[in-house]
Amino acid sequence: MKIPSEKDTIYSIAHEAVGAFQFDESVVAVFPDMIQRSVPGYQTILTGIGELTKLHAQPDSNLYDLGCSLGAASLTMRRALQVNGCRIIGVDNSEAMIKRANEYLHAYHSDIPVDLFCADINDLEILDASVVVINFTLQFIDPDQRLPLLHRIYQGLKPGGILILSEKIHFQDVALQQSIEHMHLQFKRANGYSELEISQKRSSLDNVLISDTENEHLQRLKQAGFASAGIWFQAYNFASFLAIKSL
Ligand SMILES: Nc1ncnc2c1ncn2[C@@H]1O[C@H](C[S@+](CC[C@H]([NH3+])C(=O)[O-])CC(=O)[O-])[C@@H](O)[C@H]1O
Ligand SMILES: O=C(O)C(=O)Cc1ccccc1
Repeated sequence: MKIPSEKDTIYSIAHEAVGAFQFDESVVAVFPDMIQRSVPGYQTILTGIGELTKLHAQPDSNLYDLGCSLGAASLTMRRALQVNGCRIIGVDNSEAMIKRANEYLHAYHSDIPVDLFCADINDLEILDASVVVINFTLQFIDPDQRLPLLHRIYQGLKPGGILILSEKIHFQDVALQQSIEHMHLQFKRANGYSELEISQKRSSLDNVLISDTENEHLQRLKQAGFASAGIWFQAYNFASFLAIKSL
């Protein structure tokens, strides 16, 4: 099932002062369109989440979707699951997102239980997990809370369990950063965003979306306990990491 969406026109009108980006009702209505037109490789990453779920989900375990928004990754995992006794747990701290996600997830019958909670993922207990997805959400978490959160994910995973972490990244090298950021901007232009929309959204994400480099992510994953960690997908400045807890 495809999650329906209105067209994202949130930043199409000039504002004197652009407020900080929020996952409120207005964003919820346009979110699938917004993420599709803003994040190169988003759909391919969802397909990969399905494949990795088929490969790594363990019987009688929990699958987590942290910062689930409208539940796209939860839906993908539910479709991909081939083992018995699993439960999917989606968490987001936006009430508007969780309300809408519940409508989509429960529109079709499935024998696989999916429970969605409105909560801060920093307060979440992670238990008996075989697959944990955090798709474009760590970048919105207070940088000081990132390692503690990854630690808790590692502790909550079963041996052989996996973490799929997708993020917007930046590059230490200025020339590389400029070229790759240019390609992302061209992607947004090609998807119909105007210069005004692009610049107003960029202002709204200032100090809200705080990206790390590939190295910072890999170091942190190691520090959290993961012996195996690497990028399995990258499109411009958007990357998805796979980290595996040893058996
Ligand atoms: N502390 C927090 N606790 C819980 N949720 C949070 C927190 N901070 C932010 N969020 C939530 O994280 C989500 C990030 S969007 C994820 C896309 C989705 N994963 C997808 O695969 O479609 C990514 C993006 O918009 O770039 C939003 O729904 C926030 O409410
Ligand atoms: O739009 C952007 O420029 C982004 O960096 C990605 C994004 C997508 C959806 C919500 C917030 C950020």
